[in-house]
Amino acid sequence: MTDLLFTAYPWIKALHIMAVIAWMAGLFYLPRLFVYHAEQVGLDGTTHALFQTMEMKLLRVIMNPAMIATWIFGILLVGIPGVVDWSLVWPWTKAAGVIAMTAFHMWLAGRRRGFARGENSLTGRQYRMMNEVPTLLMVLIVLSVVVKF
Ligand code: HEM
Repeated sequence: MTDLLFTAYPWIKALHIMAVIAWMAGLFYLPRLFVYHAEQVGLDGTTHALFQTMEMKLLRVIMNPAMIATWIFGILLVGIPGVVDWSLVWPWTKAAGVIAMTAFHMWLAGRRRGFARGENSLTGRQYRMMNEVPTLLMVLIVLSVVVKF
């Protein structure tokens, strides 16, 4: 089993990075849709229905599967002997970053359900600010896993 994982290591890492790219694309784009939904579209009418569909499809078709795939391939990488040395700092900063990224994903899913019910309490400016969260977490995660401090 361990031999198989060693052979599969570059393939698993490639799949992990592909899943990360798809997940991040959604994490950057969904808050932008919320900015326009909050500022320009409002909570009724045909454009509201269109935005709701776009938000739902982005989350269900791209972001949820990409997040699950990122976790599965990431945990497989953790399971390969020698890949993670828990006595170093980077695995802990990376773990904190990915847990925060997952919490951000869940928060976005909650906002989407709110819009779908015709409810929204945040302004476009607040969504713009929240849009910076995945960028900051991405910097932390990528520095952790590449620089390996
Ligand atoms: C969701 C849970 C995640 C887990 C369990 C996880 C775990 C891992 C592990 C163990 C590695 C292998 C490190 C190595 O080969 O030295 C890795 C590689 C990588 N991860 Fe993650 N990861 C996760 C999410 C993410 C996220 C959200 C990002 C980006 C925002 C990311 C970006 C990367 C990159 C770029 C690499 C390749 C680094 C390199 O080979 O130099 N990962 N991940």
